[in-house]
Amino acid sequence: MRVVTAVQMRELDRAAMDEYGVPGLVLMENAGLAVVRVLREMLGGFADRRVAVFAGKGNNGGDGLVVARHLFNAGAEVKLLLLARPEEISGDAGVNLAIWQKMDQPVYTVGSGEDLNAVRLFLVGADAVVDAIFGTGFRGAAREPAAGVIETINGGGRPVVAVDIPSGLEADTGQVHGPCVRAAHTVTFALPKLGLVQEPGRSHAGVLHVADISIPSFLLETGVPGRYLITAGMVRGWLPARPAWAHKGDCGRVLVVAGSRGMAGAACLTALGAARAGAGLTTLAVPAGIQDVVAGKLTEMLTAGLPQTGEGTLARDSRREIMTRLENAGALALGPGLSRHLETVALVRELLPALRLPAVIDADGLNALVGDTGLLGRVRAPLVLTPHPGEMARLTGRTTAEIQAGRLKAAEEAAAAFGKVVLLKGAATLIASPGGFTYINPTGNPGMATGGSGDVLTGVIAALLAQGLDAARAAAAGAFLHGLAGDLAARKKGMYGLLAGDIVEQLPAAIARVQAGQEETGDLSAEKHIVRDE
Ligand SMILES: NC(=O)C1=CN([C@@H]2O[C@H](COP(=O)(O)OP(=O)(O)OC[C@H]3O[C@@H](n4cnc5c(N)ncnc54)[C@H](O)[C@@H]3O)[C@@H](O)[C@H]2O)[C@@H](O)CC1
Ligand SMILES: [K+]
Repeated sequence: MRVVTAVQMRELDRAAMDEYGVPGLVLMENAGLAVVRVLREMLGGFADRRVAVFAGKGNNGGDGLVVARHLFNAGAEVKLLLLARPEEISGDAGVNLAIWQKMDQPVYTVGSGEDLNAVRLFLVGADAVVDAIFGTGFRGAAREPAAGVIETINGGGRPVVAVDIPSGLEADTGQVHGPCVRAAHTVTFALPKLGLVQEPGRSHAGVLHVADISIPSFLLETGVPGRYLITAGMVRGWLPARPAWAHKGDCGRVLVVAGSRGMAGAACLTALGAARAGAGLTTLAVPAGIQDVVAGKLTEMLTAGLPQTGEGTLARDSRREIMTRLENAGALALGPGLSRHLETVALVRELLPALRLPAVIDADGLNALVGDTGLLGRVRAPLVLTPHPGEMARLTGRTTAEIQAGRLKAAEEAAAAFGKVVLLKGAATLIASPGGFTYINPTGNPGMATGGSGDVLTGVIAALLAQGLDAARAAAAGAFLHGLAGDLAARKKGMYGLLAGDIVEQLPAAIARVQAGQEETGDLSAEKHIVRDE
């Protein structure tokens, strides 16, 4: 599903109106009706229900006026609070305000901090609150009186349905610079806005509904370079069909090069991730000193012991054997647990330009590139780089805080600069490709922030590369399935005690759910973010 900026959304609205003659009032009416549908489901009907509608002076407020009218007609007791003087409301919103006034319905206005007591009283008796204060036209931090009203709404504890985006949220980044409505549901129009699928905006939005407002569907069409929310349907379409006569060699061969003395676990988790994500054959190559350890833990895969340094890390002269083994592989996973030993770093730097097959580079594989990312320009093979924010900061010479404040920009710039697919880990993992496609992952939970979780992901992506997915899709599908497996694991065990091995265990179930069409967006429960078309 495509995800847009406020400017892109405005352009779609404009095209619908100017090029196809869909009147703005029709768009606004449809927007309001979509919100009413969600409210009806939430409240189980409107008779004897009290709803407080907060409307700002722009078109978002206009949507709120449509909601107020339909709620009134359906029998609800509606209180309308305007955060502007009535004469300031113009255009389509003004038309809807005039209808409301001609229906002889009262309009309360909030002009100063003193009115907040009245707002509090409104909230006490309300079964639901409609937030139509700011939409995509909002910038920066809310000024008074809106700021106080938003804080009062949040303090009121009533369930809020936000119109288009929670008021106070920056539509393009998901950042919050002042008070911001915490919604139970957000009904967004035509397409999700970027801020709704990235943190902290995602948490403020609650359950996300994407509603059709009659913009011609081909204007929203997918397939062009841009930003996409990964859905189960997309992943299903990318996964290769496995013929009945499949032989293990047909399903992808992965070579995992990982581990060092004391870090055998990272190597094992990577190999298990690959095997559980459907690689037909997985070989785990580690420093010779830990081969017995990993072989003892893994019964279904081959292991290889490579020349090692005195410290038990991969030695530079293991390169020849790795290259020979790669001749029989479809993809390489390189990095987890390798250590930052200088000789091992030199090995990674020599290996990359020699690669002729797709590879995932993670953890110490990435650390080996710090200070020499120019090397990536000499790598002809398709690569997926999978940094967490700290690794991304080291690779790009910035701070972790800078990366986190502008994750999308950081991932897209890195993909363009390196000419490789970059997967930036964290809540709402981002996958940016040099070709201009960016994918945003909706699956996963905070319980997955546990040691070894990233190693599993590396293995999953390698397995998908070996099964023929291109680098960007392998990374996107890998992130989705890994997150879904983590959600399934959290459902069974809770988030606190979740281990990376629990994610591995749930990978087959996650893949099966996606293939069976059971998961439309990867969400398992209504407590979490759900996207569904109305
Ligand atoms: N034809 C269209 O463009 C449609 C627009 N729709 C709705 O219209 C919304 C966009 O409407 P608008 O562009 O009128 O803008 P908004 O209604 O989002 O709000 C803009 C208003 O907020 C004020 N504002 C911005 N930042 C502020 C701040 N930090 N503190 C205080 N005030 C601030 C602006 O001065 C302006 O008056 C969408 O989110 C959607 O809900 C829908 O009705 C569908 C059709
Ligand atoms: K809003």
